[in-house]
Amino acid sequence: MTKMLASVRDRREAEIVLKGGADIIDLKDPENGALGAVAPETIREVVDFVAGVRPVSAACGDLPMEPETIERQVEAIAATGVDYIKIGFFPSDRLAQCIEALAGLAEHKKLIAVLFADHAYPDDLPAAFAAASFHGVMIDTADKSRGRLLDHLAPGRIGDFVKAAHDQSLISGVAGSLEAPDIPRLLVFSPDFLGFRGALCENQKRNAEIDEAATVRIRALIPEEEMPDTGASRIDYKLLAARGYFPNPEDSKLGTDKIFVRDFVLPVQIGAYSFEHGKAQKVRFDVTADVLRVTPNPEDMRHVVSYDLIMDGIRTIVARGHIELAETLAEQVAAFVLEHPRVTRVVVRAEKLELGPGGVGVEIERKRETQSASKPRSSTNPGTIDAHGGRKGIRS
Ligand SMILES: O=C[C@H](O)COP(=O)(O)O
Repeated sequence: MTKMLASVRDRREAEIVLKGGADIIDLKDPENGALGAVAPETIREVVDFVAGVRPVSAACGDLPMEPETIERQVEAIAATGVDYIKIGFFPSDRLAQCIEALAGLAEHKKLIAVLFADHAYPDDLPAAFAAASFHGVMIDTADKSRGRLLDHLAPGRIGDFVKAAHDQSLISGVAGSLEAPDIPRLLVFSPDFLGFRGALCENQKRNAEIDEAATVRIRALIPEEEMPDTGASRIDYKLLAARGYFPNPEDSKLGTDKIFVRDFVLPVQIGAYSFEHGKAQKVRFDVTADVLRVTPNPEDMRHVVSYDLIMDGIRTIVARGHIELAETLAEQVAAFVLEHPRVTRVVVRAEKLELGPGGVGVEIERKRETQSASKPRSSTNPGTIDAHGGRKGIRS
C-alpha cells in the first residue's frame, strides 16, 4: 500500500497535515532548496508533538558531496529522534565515499537516499545504498522551477526506479512537484510512499502555507490502509479498483464511457525491413477504450480512468526498443490498456507515417475476456509496510 508523505516546515504545519491524514510527517524548509533542512529544535518539537502517532522524517539540506559534512549533519538530525532521515545525493565523483561514510549510522537509523530526476546517476546506486544498509531510496526533483517529476522521467522509468529499489529490499519513495492527476499514474507502480509539498500549499506554491483542504484532496486520491488502532476500514475501494485491486461488481451497472487518445504521434523503432532497423519513424496512434463508470457524478481523479493511462502505455512500450510489426505494437498497447480492470474493450490503430505518401498500419479491437476476471495488477512490491512505514519482513 502506498503511503502519503507530507513535507512541512514546523509544528503548526505538521498539525494541519496530521489532521489532513498524512502518513509520514516530513520536515523540510521549502525556502532552502530541494531538501532544505529545518533547525534541530524544530524537528524535536515536531517529534514530540507527533508523539509516535505517525513516523516523522527530516531532510538534511542540499549538502555538498563531502563525506564528513554529510555524516556530521546526519548525526545531528539523528539525535532529534526522527524515524527517517532523507539525504540528497548529487552527482559527484565522491558519491561512493559519501554512501560508505553513512554505513555505520544506517545500521541503527533509517536512512533514505534521495536522488534527483533532473540529474544523471550511475545505474548501480540502489545496490550501493542497499550494501550500505540504507532503508530506502526516493526520487525527487532538485530544481523545482523546472517542472514535475513526470516532465523529467517517463512513467516507465519511474516504474523501473521503484522496481530497482524493491529488488534491493529498499523502500521506495516518489516525489517532485506531484499534482493530483499524477497520483493514479504513479500508484500503478506501487511505490511505498508519494511525497508532496507544493500540491498541499495554497495555490500549489510550495513556499506558501500548507492548506488543509488541499491536503485532504490529495489524501483522498491515495487509498488508505485499515487503521490498526480502530479496526475501522478506511480503504477506498474506488481507487483500489482503479489500481487493479478489489473491483466492485456493482460498478458495471452504470455502463461505460469512452476515453480516447487521437493523433498521438511518436518516433518509434519499428519495421521488419532492414532499412527500418537502427532508426525511428513516426507512428500515429489512435486509441479508444470503453471504461466502466463508477459513479454518476465524477468529481475527481478517483472516479475516472485517465487518458494518461493510454499515453503512458504507448510511451512505455515504445521506449522498450525495436518492434518488428505494427500488429505486435498494437497488441501490446491493447494489452497494457486492458490491464486496467475498468477497461472492457479497446480499439488501437497504429499507423506508420513515413513509408508512403499516406499512412499504413493496423487497427485492432480487443475485449476483456470476462468482466469479472479483473485481476489485481501484479505488484513489484516484495513486502508490506508496517504502521511506522517500515517494510515488514525486510528491514523495518
Ligand atoms: O519529499 C517530498 C517533497 O517535499 C516534495 O516537494 P514538492 O511537492 O514541492 O516537490
